[in-house]
Amino acid sequence: MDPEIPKLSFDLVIVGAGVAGCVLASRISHARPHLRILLLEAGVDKDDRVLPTLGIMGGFDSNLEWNYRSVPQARGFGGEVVNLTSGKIVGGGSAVNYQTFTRGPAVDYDQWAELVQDPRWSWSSLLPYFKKSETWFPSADLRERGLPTTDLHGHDGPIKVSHATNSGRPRNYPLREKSRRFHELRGCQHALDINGGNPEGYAEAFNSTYEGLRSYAAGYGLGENVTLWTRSLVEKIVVEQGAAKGVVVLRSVGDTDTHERFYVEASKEVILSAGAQSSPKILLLSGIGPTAELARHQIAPILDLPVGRNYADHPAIFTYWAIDLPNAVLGDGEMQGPDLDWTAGLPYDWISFAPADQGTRELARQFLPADQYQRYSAEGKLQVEAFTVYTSVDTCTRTPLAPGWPGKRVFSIAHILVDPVSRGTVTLRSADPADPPILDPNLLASPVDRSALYECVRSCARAIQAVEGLNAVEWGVDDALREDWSDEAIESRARKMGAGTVFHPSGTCAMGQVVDGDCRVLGIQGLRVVDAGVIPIPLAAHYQAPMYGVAERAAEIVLGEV
Ligand SMILES: Cc1cc2nc3c(=O)[nH]c(=O)nc-3n(C[C@H](O)[C@H](O)[C@H](O)COP(=O)(O)OP(=O)(O)OC[C@H]3O[C@@H](n4cnc5c(N)ncnc54)[C@H](O)[C@@H]3O)c2cc1C
Repeated sequence: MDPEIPKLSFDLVIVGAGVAGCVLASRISHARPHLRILLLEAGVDKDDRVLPTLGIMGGFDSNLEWNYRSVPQARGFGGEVVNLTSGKIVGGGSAVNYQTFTRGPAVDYDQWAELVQDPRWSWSSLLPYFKKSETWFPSADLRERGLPTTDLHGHDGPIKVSHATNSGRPRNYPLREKSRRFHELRGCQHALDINGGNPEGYAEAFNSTYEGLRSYAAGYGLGENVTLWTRSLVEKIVVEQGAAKGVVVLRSVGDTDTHERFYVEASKEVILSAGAQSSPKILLLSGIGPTAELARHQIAPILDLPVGRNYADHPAIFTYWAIDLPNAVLGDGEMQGPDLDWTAGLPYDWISFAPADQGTRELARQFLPADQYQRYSAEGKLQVEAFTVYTSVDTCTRTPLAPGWPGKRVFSIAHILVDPVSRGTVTLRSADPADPPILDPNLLASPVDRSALYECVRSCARAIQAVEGLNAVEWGVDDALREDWSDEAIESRARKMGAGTVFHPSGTCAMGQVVDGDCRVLGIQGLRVVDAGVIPIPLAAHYQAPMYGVAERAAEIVLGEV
């Protein structure tokens, strides 16, 4: 280490105060008050804009985000780049996300556990940790049924999880019954509780919000033994003789643009929780990763591991629908009233998950290796998700919003591929830590993925137009396209209307490949990764709920050793 750089010493250094970083720092600091813990976050500590439920939502190039873009994506994206933003503030993604809260199917976790030969990552092993993170406000429907699934939920955790019919504010949206009918016409059955391990069907969505306020990872209280440094960018990990010794961090001086570089020693360990895009970048900058990649940037190699490979994200396409019903969508009527509060949560109520259609399953049989096909077609696996949002949202922002958006009497349908088989890469642009990584999620590269997502779009279009009394007409496309739901026409919509991902990067430091079942980087002592990068196979979920559970589990593993 450069002897000129000031040196500090802590027991534990946690890099990134996002979902996983906040959970780890909170649980470990309270259980081990004698440990000196440094929590390092590149973004700011607080920003009042994130506090109200709809106060800020990522994807729109705010200063609370890593406003990353992909390399040009082929197929549905016509060679264009897509928005791959993530949170840059204490709370990470949970401070800027849309607050959908889904755990995903039990079978996904069971396959994860089987893949890494470690039962601690199975559904039944993780369930207590999912519960530990949440305080649940059950939906009106589940209360009327006598709370049959209450044992599957947490009742005193830091994250408040509610539904449109019980979020502390009246949210009886006018299109509720028509939206329910839409899911039924898609062939979805009503599911009792989509966070109970079998989310197939439609049910009232879960959200990390209550009384109009975002409930997010910053709500995990830190012990007094935690020192939090914000506006502090970790550049690399210092590894000597096969063990992580500490990190190099560039810290802003006060509120100025001046920076000071520190070397922070970690006497016990370094935990990387910088997220699935940044943790692989830091490992690569530290000499841990594919040898050829390191050589390209003249980085001295320490260990050859497939860091940055196996990059997955959930591709999404949005369609937009115009209706004549007054006061039915956000922006059309009063924002708040006795029966309705558009500001109390993302304006939607139902959400559905389904397996891919039969044609896609047949393609999967032809294209996927036998073991992958077996996983894809296993009982309970779900490939697609859909929901209506009672406003026109374009989270992908590759194109400027058309005049009049967010709009009068226009609502959106989100179609999401939650079990993609395509994988991409996170690589370095240069050896300069200030440069963003090169992100290539390789979206929809596989014909299996295109088939699953496009068929979901088609079935949703058929269903929404069949809802009695809705008279939904596709909005924002010309007449020629309106009747055309071929693959090419869907790709044309995606290019024109906005498509991308729903910001769920994973797999870039995959368990079984880069880290072991204890989240320890293979072959390096005193170094772990705990963030969405360790998820080895995509989960049919939005990733905050899984990450709260995974980080709770990891905190207990770390506590067994420190
Ligand atoms: C716009 C948007 C919408 C989303 N919507 C939803 C949703 O509705 N529901 C849902 O479940 N999930 C959603 N997600 C995804 C979810 O928020 C993430 O999956 C989750 O936050 C991942 O947790 P994590 O701990 O892996 O990383 P993060 O929460 O991203 O935390 C990583 C932290 O590390 C910090 N960091 C990065 N690099 C460095 C560095 N070099 N030095 C120091 N600090 C660093 C970052 O600033 C960040 O605070 C959304 C995400 C975004 C961005």
